Amino acid sequence: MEKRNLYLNNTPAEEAVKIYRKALEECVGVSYETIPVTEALNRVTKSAVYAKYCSPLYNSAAMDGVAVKAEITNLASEREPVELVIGENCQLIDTGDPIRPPCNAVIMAEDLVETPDPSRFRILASASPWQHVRPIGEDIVAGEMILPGGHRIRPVDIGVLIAGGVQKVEVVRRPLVAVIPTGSEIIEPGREPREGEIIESNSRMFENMVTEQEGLPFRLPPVPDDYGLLRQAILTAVREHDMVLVNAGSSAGMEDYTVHVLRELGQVIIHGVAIKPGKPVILAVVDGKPVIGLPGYPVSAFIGFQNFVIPVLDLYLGSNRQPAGRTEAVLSRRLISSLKYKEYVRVKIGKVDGKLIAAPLARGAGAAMSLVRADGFCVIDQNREGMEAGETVQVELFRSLSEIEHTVMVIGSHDLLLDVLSDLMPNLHPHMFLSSTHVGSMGGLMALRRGETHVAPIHLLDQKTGIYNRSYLEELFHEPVLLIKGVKRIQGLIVKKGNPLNIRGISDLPGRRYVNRQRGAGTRILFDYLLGENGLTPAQIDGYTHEASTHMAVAALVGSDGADAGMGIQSAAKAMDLDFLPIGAEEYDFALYPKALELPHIQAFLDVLKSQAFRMKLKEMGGYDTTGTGEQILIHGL
Ligand SMILES: Nc1nc2c(c(=O)[nH]1)N[C@H]1C(S)=C(S)[C@@H](COP(=O)(O)OP(=O)(O)OC[C@H]3O[C@@H](n4cnc5c(N)ncnc54)[C@H](O)[C@@H]3O)O[C@H]1N2
Ligand code: MOO
Repeated sequence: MEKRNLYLNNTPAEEAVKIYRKALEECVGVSYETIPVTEALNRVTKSAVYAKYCSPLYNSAAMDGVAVKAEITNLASEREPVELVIGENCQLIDTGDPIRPPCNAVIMAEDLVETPDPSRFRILASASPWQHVRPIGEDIVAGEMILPGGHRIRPVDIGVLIAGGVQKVEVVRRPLVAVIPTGSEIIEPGREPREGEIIESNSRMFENMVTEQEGLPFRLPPVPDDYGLLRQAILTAVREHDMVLVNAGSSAGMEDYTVHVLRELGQVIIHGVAIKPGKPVILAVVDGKPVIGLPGYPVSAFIGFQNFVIPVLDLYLGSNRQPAGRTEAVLSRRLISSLKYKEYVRVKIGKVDGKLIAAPLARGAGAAMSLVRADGFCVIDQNREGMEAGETVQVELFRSLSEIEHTVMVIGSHDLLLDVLSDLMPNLHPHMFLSSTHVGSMGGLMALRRGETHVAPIHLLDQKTGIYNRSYLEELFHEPVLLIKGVKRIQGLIVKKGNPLNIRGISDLPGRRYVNRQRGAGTRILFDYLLGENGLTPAQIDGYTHEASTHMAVAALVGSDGADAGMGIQSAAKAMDLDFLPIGAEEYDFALYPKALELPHIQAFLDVLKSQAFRMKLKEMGGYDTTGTGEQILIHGL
């Protein structure tokens, strides 16, 4: 059964949801179950819940002391105290004890004047009726409503329900959601993956998304690309669950069977939607149950879930769950998009100069890390060809705005030490964070000038003077700007372990496969400089146009035989267990505007930079010199 599904539709997402929900109308709805109150956290009540008992159940003392009939104290004063005798006209009681007639008031122990006889006290003031008495039902009255219907049960609600004598509660039933990973190439985690194998991870994401959305997930064993096995797995899953998610095999591959199986077993309502990533989604109904095919790429899978699984879960759960937070932000870069799709671009958000800035991240559907790193989605509507830099955009948030507002934005050249800083920030300064985006040194300085970043890490060699960074700031900025000294780091050639091609330096590169850094990266500028020094031109370097955007990406390419050599830092070579030929030390510093120093999170950043913990960690990683780290040089100062 090897045929390709070349005819995917392109239905707009909202329309697809509407059509699908309509198709499910007859067979899917909210249902209820009765569960113990003690297990009801976060569940939603079906209808109002009423108290069975009053609380307090009886008139009770609110204070420790004695219970009296208030009227007998009426004449008490400092000059003519009234005498109380335990067991005669008063009774010793503790907080919470019942107050029985004829008593109707409590006098606090502190207001009793002791006498030589321990059973006798004097009081110097009268007590008013019902003072320090909690009347029956003060808190909860039997028959009173404790919670309305459609209410999400919180810890405090559980306490009050129990106090009011309620032990069971009727709540919305959680749908049972089967998750079936598919694909002959996928392996379970725990085994070393070989070429052609992919660690099964999407079902783990789905399981937890289902839980987060209040469904009950059941992850089923992965099914290889086999029509019969897939058919059987879907049939069984449909029988035993309310809803089934089939992952991967949703698009046009020869082994993408899902849509064929679903056509045989039921009805495919939609195949192909106008969103990106996520277009090959399948929305089907089998035996009155929703079966949704989600694409294999992790980002497509995530977006498919958000757009199509959540609206179906809403049919089972009622749609009273928390909507995602939203904010407006200013787009840092121009984004081009196709009129064919509504596109979900992952963005990092930072608050710079009082403005929220959204910086787009990698857009590939396989780039799961872009989801991890993102603070939210910026959605480009289908009817737009893109959005301009500086335009105000809507962002669906993954992270709280307060966290975003306490985050140091770092845009510029990449170094592994940024991960160290980001790891240390919240440890040394609780609730302060650092987030970095890597666009090369020049890209960082441009972002700083445009007010999109607090800090720009740079390592730019002045080829005339051999001095790092200063002259670039002097030329590019006309207002005062600070250069905070970072580290001296060893740059060199990263080559395979044992250096099998016996590369000794730049002059050995012709004839070898090189991997370069992106334009504007300090490492690339250094490489160009070194090429000149060695009498070489870019045309002589095979792979000069093969670009990677971080030191680790260069090391990963060399490690996987995608290249023979690349320039980078020693720590990247060490992290990937590769050999390293040192070429020289360069200065990796941080540029920022002096006014940023007023921000508490920038102060925290400077503190972390000078911390012992930071120095120790760099020493462990190797290839860094931290003499002078944290020193400030003001450029264009008065
Ligand atoms: N000729 C065409 N090719 C593709 C099209 C198309 O329209 N025409 N669509 C592309 C788009 S867009 C997407 S999205 C993907 C969707 O692919 P499938 O849903 O068919 O999934 P696979 O091809 O089986 O896998 C894609 C990718 O994801 C990995 N994967 C799969 N399952 C898992 C899992 N459980 N955990 C982690 N990773 C998983 C899989 O190994 C592949 O790398 O198709 C494009 N192709
Ligand atoms: O729709 Mo696919 O999810 O663009 O990559």
